Amino acid sequence: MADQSHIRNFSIIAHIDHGKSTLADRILELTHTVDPRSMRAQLLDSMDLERERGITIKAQAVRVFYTAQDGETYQFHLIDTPGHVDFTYEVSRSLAACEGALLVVDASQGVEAQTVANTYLAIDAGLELIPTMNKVDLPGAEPERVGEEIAELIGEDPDHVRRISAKTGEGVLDVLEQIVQRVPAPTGDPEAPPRALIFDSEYDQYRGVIAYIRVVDGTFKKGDTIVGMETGTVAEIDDIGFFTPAQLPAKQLGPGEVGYLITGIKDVTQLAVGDTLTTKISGADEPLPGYRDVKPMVFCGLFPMNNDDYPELRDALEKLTLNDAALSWEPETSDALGFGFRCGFLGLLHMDIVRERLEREYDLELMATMPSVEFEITLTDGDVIPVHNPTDMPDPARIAEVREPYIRASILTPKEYIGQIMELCQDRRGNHSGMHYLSADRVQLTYDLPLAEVVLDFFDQLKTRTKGYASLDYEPIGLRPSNLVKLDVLLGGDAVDALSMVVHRDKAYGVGKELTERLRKRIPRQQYDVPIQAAVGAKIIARETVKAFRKDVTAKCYGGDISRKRKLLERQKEGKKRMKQVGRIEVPQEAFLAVLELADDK
Ligand SMILES: Nc1nc2c(ncn2[C@@H]2O[C@H](COP(=O)(O)OP(=O)(O)OP(=O)(O)O)[C@@H](O)[C@H]2O)c(=O)[nH]1
Repeated sequence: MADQSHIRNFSIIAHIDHGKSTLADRILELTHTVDPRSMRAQLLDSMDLERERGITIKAQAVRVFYTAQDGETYQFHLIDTPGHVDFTYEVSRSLAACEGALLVVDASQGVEAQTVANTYLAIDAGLELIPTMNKVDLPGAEPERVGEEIAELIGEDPDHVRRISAKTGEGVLDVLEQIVQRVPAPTGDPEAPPRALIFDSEYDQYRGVIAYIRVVDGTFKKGDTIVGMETGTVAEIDDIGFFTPAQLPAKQLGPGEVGYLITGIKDVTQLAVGDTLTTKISGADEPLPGYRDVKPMVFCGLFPMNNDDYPELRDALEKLTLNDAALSWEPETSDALGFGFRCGFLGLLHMDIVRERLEREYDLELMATMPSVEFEITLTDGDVIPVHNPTDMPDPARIAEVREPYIRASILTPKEYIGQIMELCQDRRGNHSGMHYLSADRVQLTYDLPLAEVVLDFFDQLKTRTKGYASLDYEPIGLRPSNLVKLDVLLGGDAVDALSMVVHRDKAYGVGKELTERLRKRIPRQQYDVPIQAAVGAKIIARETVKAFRKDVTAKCYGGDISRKRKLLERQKEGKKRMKQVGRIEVPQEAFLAVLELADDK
C-alpha cells in the first residue's frame, strides 16, 4: 500500500479534440507504463466506436509510476474523463476521485464551451488546476491569445500556462513535475471505516461488473464483503487491483488509491456510478457526497424494420443495459410501425451511439422515430403525469398545464457571429440570460432554451451559422410551463401515431404546413389520391395531396436537400427503400424522417 504523500490523483479535462487522449498516451510512454512498441495510439479509448469517432465515452483510470526530479517515485492515478456534454455526471464523478486536473486547451482553437464547463466542474470539486496549452507545434498556434483566454478563465497569470505538444512530447515532463509539486496528496484516514467512490463501471462478459473505485478512507481487501450505501447492494470482493492499464490484481487498495473491484455482480445499476462502497463489518455510516440518479433526457422509439426481429431487439437492449446504466427502455406499440421500444438517453450523442451499437454489434435494421423530451402535465383533475411520447399526450380538454424541460446553454463564439446565434436562439424560443467577453474577440453567450428545441439539430445549426467556430455546452435547469400542443398527421384520413409531435402552439401552423409539404414529396404515388393532413385536436391546419398514378408519370419521390443533414439522417437515408404499410398506404421509411428535417432550411 502506497504512502499517501507519494500519491497524486488527477484528470485531464479538455474540450473535444484538444488532445486529452494524446497527452494521456504520452504520459504512459514517458513513465514507461507501456512499452512504446506495443503502444497503440490512444490506448485509453478502448471501445471500437470510440476509436472510430475519436471521442472518449468511458472514463478510464491508470496507475503510473513517475520518478521526479527530487529522486522520489510517485504513484500517479490518471483518470480520463469523457469530453461530451451528454456525460457530465460521469465527468463530475471522475473529478470527485481526484485532487488535481490538467486543463488542456488547444493552442490554435482556444477556450471552448466544454473547456469552461469542465473547468467549473473541476473548481466545484475543489481541484488544483494545472493550465496547459497543447499543440504548440501547430503552425496555427496562437499561444499569446490562448494564454490570455486561459488566464481569464481561471484567474491566473498567463505566464503560468504551460506550453506543450502532446504529439511531440515537448513540455510533458515539465507537466509531470507540476503534478508532483502542485497537486495535493490525498489525506484519507487509514484507520477510519473504509469508504470508496465508484466513479465509473463497466460490464465484462466474463467477469461481470468492473467498478472503478477511488478509496477515500480505510482499506478494501479481496474477500471483504462490501455494501453499496445508496443502492444497498451487498457482495463479496472477488478481485481488486490497479489498471496498468491492464488489470493487475493486488492484495488491497488503501486510502488515496484508484483501481478496480470485481464482485461477480452482473448488473451495472447495482454498482452505480456515484455510490459509496463501504465494508459490511465495521463499515462507515455516512456516504460520500454527490450521488445522483442519472435520468434520461431524450427519448425516441426504436422499431425493428423486420417485425420478426423484435425478440432480438429486446435481447440486444437487455445486453446493452448491462453496460450502460443511463439507457432506459420500455415496450412501445405503434399502429404504423408495429412493436418496438421507447428508449431514453442522456442526450443526442448517447442516442446515436446506442443506435449504432444495436445496428452494428447486433446486426439489427432499425427505424427510429423523432427524438422527444419528457413533458410533465398537470391534468384538470390535479394529477401530474410524465409524458415522453407524443402519442401519450392526453386530450387537450383534460390538460391544465404542460411543463417542458429547459436547459441553460453556454455558447462560446468569436464575436462576429453573435447576431446569427441570437437569431437562432430566439427562433428556438430561447431567453437571453447573459453575455461575457472572454477576450477581445471571444464571447460567452448564455441562453435558457427548451430542451425540445435543442435536441433536433440545434448543434448543427450553430456550427453551420458560425462556420464551425462556436461551441456549446448545456445543463438542465428544470421544468417550465409552456403552451404546447400535439400535432397529428393524417394519411388518407387516418392519424399516423409515429408522425405525431409536440410543438409550441405558435409554431403549429408553420410546422404543419411544412411537414405536409415534405411528406407529399416523399410518399410515392399510389392507386388513389392520398390526402395528407396536419391537425391540432380536431382542427385541420394544413393539407396536401399525393395524386394517384397516371401512366406518364415519372414521379420524383425522394426530393429534398440532404447536404447538411446530420449523420443520423444520412444513415437512415440508406434505408429509403424500406417501406412500411400504413393502413392502405405504402410509406417509405424516409417519410418518417420528414419531421426531422423540419428545422432545416430556415
Ligand atoms: N499537432 C498536434 N496535434 C495534436 C496534438 N495533440 C493532439 N493532437 C491531435 O489532435 C487530435 C485530437 O486529439 P485527441 O487526443 O484525440 O483529443 P481528445 O481531447 O482526446 O478528444 P476526445 O477524446 O474526443 O475528447 C488528434 O488528431 C491528435 O493527433 C499536438 O500536440 N500537436
